[in-house]
Amino acid sequence: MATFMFTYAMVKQFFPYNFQAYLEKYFQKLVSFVYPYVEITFDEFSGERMKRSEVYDAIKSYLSGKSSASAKRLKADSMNNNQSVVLSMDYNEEITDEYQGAKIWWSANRIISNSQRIAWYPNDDEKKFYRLTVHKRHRELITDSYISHVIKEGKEIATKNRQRKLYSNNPSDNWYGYKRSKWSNVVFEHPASFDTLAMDSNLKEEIMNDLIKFSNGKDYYARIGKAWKRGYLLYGPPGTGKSTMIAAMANLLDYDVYDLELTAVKDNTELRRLLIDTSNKSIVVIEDIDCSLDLTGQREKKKKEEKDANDEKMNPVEKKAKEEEKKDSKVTLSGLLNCIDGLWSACGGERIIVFTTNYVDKLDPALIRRGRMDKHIEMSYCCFDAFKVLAKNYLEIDFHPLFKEIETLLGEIEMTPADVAENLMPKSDYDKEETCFNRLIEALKAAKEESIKKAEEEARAKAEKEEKEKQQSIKEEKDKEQSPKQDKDDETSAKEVKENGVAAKEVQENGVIH
Ligand SMILES: Nc1ncnc2c1ncn2[C@@H]1O[C@H](COP(=O)(O)OP(=O)(O)OP(=O)(O)O)[C@@H](O)[C@H]1O
Ligand SMILES: [Mg+2]
Repeated sequence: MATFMFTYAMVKQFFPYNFQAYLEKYFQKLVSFVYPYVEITFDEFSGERMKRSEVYDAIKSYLSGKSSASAKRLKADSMNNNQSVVLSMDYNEEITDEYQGAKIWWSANRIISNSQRIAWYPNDDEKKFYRLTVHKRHRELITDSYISHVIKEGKEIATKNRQRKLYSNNPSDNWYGYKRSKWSNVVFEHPASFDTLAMDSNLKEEIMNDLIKFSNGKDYYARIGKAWKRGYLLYGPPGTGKSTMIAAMANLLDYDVYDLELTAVKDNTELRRLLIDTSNKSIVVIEDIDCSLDLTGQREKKKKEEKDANDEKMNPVEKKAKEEEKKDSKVTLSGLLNCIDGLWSACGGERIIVFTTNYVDKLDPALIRRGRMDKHIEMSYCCFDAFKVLAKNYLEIDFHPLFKEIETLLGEIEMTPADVAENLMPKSDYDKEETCFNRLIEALKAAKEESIKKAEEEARAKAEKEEKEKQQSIKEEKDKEQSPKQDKDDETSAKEVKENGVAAKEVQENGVIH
């Protein structure tokens, strides 16, 4: 061994580089001749660390079942709201598996790069991977069927243990280092469903069918050559159930929810990275898109800027302020659009993108054109249909004699489902249905009175404004009428002055008065 080590060191020291490469190649061949095993590694990240490998996760799930029985050192992750734990093997632990008579060794590994720095936190350059080792005579069996068997079973186990999550994006300072993750998550437990969602029943049916068709449409989307994505735009006044609808969608399809806070995203590259890091079967939500960023006005701003640059030379202070402003608006409209339906959109399928807004007119038409936001859903004020759903939810009642009055009032006055729900909710154990309905009727009547008052005030203000405008125009007319006469008078007097002036001159020159 000592001789070997010595020779190896000498070779490394003195032999030319090319020769070393040859030597290494033949050495590997020699080893493979003696060492009859094949090794396959599965890394945690694929694609230049951009995306977590699904195969790695599937293997992890597959091995968790096996390792809890045979491995000696295990890691525990909590599940179901800390009610139970899932065990997986710890690093540098090895377990065996059997498949059609072949023995397979699995090991969990971690390589930490040995850079010479002193850090408080564990190194963020660590690389995790699973390694499969098998005798080379089973090579075909492993590559042909075992790996796909592991992935399939792993995915099934993962689906069984799966808890739906609600993710929110981290600022990019947290993407590296000890707390490394782009998204933080909590278990998603919103109880909303389409049954409890108060809205027009036909529209509700339509949306549900649309969602189910989308989730079953993998082959269809592949055939028509479109990324397996669908965009929904939910718009309407505050409190009409836009966020509730998103929760109902996630519960219907059994999808995760990614709540993307655009203001925390620095630039387009970060946005792209975040979206690539979302999992399949997920809903990406951007709430209040009109407030998130100045996406709406950016095009207009650009135009204005160009004009500014052409028209006048800006002073340096102004220029600097403008540059600062530009730096501030980091995610651009085109960046967002590119992620939604540009080339990057095809990374990963089965995603739903939902935008919500209170003011649909404020949005740039490019952002919400069909193909990007395929379905526009207006969440409107509470109609009678919606009220019936709320009465069923809150008071478990299908019919009441007061319904007629409420129906008439709802036809006359606009009230959001949130307000209706608040009035319907019993405030104490002694509150009966009748009390709640009466409270709602009172509220509706009060709202009606208020709106009448408001309408009257508006009419009065309008009339006043019109009267003012009328007076103004009459005054202007009068001024105009007067002004030609005035002009004439002015002209005549000017002429007289001129003539007199000439006469005075002549007197001066000739000393004669005619
Ligand atoms: N259509 C609805 N069906 C059932 N409940 C509703 C509906 N609309 C509103 N609510 C109730 O009102 C509350 C507020 O609704 P939600 O947060 O969904 O409104 P929103 O449209 O997202 O408002 P915002 O525009 O301010 O975000 C919810 O907690 C829910 O209980
Ligand atoms: Mg909302």
